[in-house]
Amino acid sequence: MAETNATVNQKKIDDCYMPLVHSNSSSINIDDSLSGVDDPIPIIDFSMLISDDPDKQFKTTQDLRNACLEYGSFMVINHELPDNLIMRVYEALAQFFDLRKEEKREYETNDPTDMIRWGKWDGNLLSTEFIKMVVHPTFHCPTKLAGLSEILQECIKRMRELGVQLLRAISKTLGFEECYIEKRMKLESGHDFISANDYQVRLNSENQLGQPPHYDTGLLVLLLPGESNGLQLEHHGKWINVNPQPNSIVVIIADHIEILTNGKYKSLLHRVVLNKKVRRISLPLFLGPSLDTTVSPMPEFVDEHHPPAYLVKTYKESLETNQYQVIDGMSCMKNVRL
Ligand SMILES: O=C(O)CCC(=O)C(=O)O
Ligand SMILES: [Fe+2]
Repeated sequence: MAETNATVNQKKIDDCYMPLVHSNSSSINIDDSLSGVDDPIPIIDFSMLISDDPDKQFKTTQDLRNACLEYGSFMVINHELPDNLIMRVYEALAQFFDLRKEEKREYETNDPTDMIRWGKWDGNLLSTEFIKMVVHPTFHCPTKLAGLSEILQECIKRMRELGVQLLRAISKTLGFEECYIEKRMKLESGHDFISANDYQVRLNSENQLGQPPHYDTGLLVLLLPGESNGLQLEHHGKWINVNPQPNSIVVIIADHIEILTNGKYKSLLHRVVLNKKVRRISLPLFLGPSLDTTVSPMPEFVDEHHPPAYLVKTYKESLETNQYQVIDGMSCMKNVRL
């Protein structure tokens, strides 16, 4: 039964594995060379963003605004998550992925609403293993491995705090008071999930993708990117390699910020290329509104020259349109853009 589900899902992925057209940019063909360009992405020094020195804070808020407008992504340094916490998270996740397949199969499911979901794609086109868990408002985690739950919970709590602070700063970059987005999106009961990914080294030279080009659901994604590169972001029709600084956190603007800002800050197309030398483990946290929150363009971004460009849906409805972010190279945006 489980095998059948995996085969069906693999076929689904293979079927939709085709060039995507970025609505905001040029067409991107995934058959292009997988080697991206090494342009650096913006770096945001978190300690400056929350500095008591108004000049430093102002300057970093401006940098943040430019990063959201120009890249839809930035790398956060000096972010207050202890290095050894991050290291222990990577170790604990590696231990989980190293469990025997039969042990992980307990979490294999075809129901996208399940709170914990494990899966492995090992096809011609895609090679990755993942474990997804809903982590807020209620924290869910496999109990198979002693210690995994505690360490993840601690890390996610801190990542979430960082994410909320970044959303406050983003609120300011849009000209709002800092809690505007937080209150409007009811973040206190926000629906957050994580999706840890294990990308094994792929030795043959074909189809070295760990994840097809896709957009992420939610407001912001905070990513522990692992210690080697592999993540690529679309920028002006080119793929740029993210070369993470040690223990930095990569932030990606996701679909629901695009909807809220009526397209001013755009959701970012990204993909993962497998590293040929080292195994890579990554941990994205998808910060979202509460499930019952209605997400639509904020009135401040709508006028006669900028009519609403998105359908009005609750967060739950938009997750349902994309089967709760099944990795299929799509996003809820295709169903939401008018
Ligand atoms: O592994 C990465 O670097 C990115 C993962 C990702 O984009 C996702 O899980 O949506
Ligand atoms: Fe993603």
